[in-house]
Amino acid sequence: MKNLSTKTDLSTLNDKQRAAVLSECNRLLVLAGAGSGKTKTLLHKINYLVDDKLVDAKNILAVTFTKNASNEMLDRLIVSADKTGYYEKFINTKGVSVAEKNKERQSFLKKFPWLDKLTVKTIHSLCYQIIKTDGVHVYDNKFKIVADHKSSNEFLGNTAEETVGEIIEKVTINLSSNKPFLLKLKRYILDYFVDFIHHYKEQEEFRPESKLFTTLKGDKVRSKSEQFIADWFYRNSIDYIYERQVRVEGKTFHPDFFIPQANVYLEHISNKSHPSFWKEGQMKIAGNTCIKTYDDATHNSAIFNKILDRVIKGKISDDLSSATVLHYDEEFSKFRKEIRKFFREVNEVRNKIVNSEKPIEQIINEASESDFERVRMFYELAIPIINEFSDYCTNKSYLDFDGLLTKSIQLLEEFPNIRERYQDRYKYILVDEFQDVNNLQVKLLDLLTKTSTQLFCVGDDWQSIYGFRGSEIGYIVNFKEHFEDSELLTLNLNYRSTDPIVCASTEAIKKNKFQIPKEIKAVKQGGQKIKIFYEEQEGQSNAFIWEAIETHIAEGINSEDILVLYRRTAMASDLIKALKNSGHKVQFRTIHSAKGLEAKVVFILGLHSNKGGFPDPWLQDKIYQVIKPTDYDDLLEEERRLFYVALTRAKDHLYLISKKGAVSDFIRDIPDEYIFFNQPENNNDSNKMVLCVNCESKLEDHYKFCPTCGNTVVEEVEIDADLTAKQKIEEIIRDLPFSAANDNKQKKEARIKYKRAYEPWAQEEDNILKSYFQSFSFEELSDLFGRTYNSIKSRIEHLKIK
Ligand SMILES: Nc1ncnc2c1ncn2[C@@H]1O[C@H](COP(=O)(O)OP(=O)(O)OP(=O)(O)O)[C@@H](O)[C@H]1O
Repeated sequence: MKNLSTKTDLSTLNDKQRAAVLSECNRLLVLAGAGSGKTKTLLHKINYLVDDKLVDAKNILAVTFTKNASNEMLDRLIVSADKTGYYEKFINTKGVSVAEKNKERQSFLKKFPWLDKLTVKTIHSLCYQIIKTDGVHVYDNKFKIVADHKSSNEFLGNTAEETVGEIIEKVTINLSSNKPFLLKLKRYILDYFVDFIHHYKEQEEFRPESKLFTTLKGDKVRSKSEQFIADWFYRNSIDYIYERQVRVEGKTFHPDFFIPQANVYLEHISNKSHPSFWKEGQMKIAGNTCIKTYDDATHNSAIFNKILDRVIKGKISDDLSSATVLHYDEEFSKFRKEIRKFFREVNEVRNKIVNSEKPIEQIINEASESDFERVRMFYELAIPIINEFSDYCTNKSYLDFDGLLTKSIQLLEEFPNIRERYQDRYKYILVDEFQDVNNLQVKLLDLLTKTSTQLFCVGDDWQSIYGFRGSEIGYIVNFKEHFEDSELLTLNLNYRSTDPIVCASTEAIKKNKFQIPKEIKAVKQGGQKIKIFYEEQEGQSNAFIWEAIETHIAEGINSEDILVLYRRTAMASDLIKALKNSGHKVQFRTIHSAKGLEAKVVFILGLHSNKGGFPDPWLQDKIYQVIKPTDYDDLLEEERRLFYVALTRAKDHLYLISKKGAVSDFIRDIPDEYIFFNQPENNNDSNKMVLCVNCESKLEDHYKFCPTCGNTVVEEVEIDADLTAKQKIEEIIRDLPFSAANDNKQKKEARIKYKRAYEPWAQEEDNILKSYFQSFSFEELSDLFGRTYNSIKSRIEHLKIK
């Protein structure tokens, strides 16, 4: 193999990579572990096809999933073509803007005609070109792209003024001119988004005049039960007057509610109400209808709403609410956040429907048969919105991202001559990141390939992390079943990471059932084991990370080569704040957005088992399950793939941040032999400790600043691990240099100071005391805390002074 004479220099490839480049197979999956050079192999394949197989570059299509990936692919091709070395220097120059890079890229592509003829595109931009060129048969070819956000897509010059969200709202407003629709929407939003108002009753039932309860309509009522009733009227758009005065035989009284259109009164009987016989008698004399509701039922809002449905609706005409004039703007002006959340859900359902194999009729049917009113109601609202959205977009010649794919598919399916033209043009199709394909994308690839087309896919099933937005890992795992006469070639040498990182990540991902087993080996033997930090107190890990970053920078590692990764953005916010003052600009990324990146030093945050940790698979909302049911185990496997992506970004140093007593299962999956055990948190035997001189927090002995208050002056103290907290304090105090005059006073102060530091519970006790001392006597408190009267008294006095 090594002596093969090719014009393309294949000497920098390993045997497997070279075999992939030379393969003549028409359906090849190059299955690669992380860092095994799949992009490198794909690029060599392109060079080989052009230089050695003399393929016309216009017959080659390379598909990527992001604009960045296609730009990077082009850059790497230009670098290999530009023998002067200028372009490589240019793209690596710091401070060059994206616009300057784009301009230079375009000008260099023109310098190498074969590169200019090559098609390197994202799948969406390929579809864009197809519809622009031939789409006139199925759509208006002067279409505009409608995006989720105005500023974040590759078709900026041809993007509609309106966003998807704005159009959804617009069509919803149109649909709301139909009163039953608006009423249903209002009820849905109030019942399922503003629901917190109707949770179990608060303990306080009646409020003084100055603190009345505010209803959804915005008026004030005297009790929680009355608030429920007023809100029920509001949900049903029934007008009411609160406590309208009634005069019968010269006497006045105020039934709780009056419904003018039905001429009906409503009186709520609570256990604080006066006996109502007299009132009832009077109302009868006056010939008024009066509905009664009872307090017992108000403890559960769901039950109370049902009772109100029954008792009130029975007494008033059904179309009472239709007499009320309703306006979308007025109804939702107070619930903008909620209605936007609903629109996001509608959009998610819209996307899922387009990507689903299930016919829309079946989805509608299953939704209408759901056991849950919420799900039924959601689809009754969402389907008309989705249909109107689609009509609106067609009318305006808009296409969204999925629309680009569906219209291209429709075009190639309905027009065989056009399909053949594309098939004849693209004789070689190379797909990067094949693990990320979804149903529509595979359908398009199927339409573009004929038997003689060479389809060369590279991907890693272990790195499939977009299942939540429709990618189907099944296409890569079952490649052989999907593509007839296909072959599979595995690249199993990892060039990026050291041995412990490669072994640990491979062991971790092996726990997944749905995967293609692979043995990945590290080219870089030896190297540091993985370091795990177990945080004991909030903020401790920030200090640990800061310290580690400082150390690596002192060793000569560039701060840009340090990457902090996290599952969710919230996990990093404290650390970002803490590092702000450090002066080092390390990269912060969610794991999803770190795909394809690498760094010498990587920290993975949030690896704990508490709520909001990692893994944390959330079963999706029931409304999405109608389209495609999700399974907890599948979601957990996707989380594990995400963990694998995170681990494999690290070249040399990997840090996992966890919590003591709540260690992530993912950490447990890593065999001990790859973990560095001499960790600070295991240094419990250490007889050294430092105290923050500002807030008196107890810190690990290697800390140089306090993670709690940020103070940089710490005091080192020697501790004997066998002593109790109290003994330790006495020892420290004995060694402190006190002035003779104030000896006792100073000792006492010092005792208090160190007690706060060594006994974390003492701080908690202080907080409780602070909030209790106004409501309890000293005797009660000494009982409560099991402490003497005097000790409680002096502590409270001390706190008061503070
Ligand atoms: N045969 C080889 N010899 C030396 N270095 C190699 C070889 N193949 C790949 N590499 C290096 O390994 C690193 C990873 O390569 P590349 O980015 O192509 O991997 P990848 O498989 O696309 O990674 P990932 O999927 O994890 O993003 C790069 O620095 C690349 O130059």
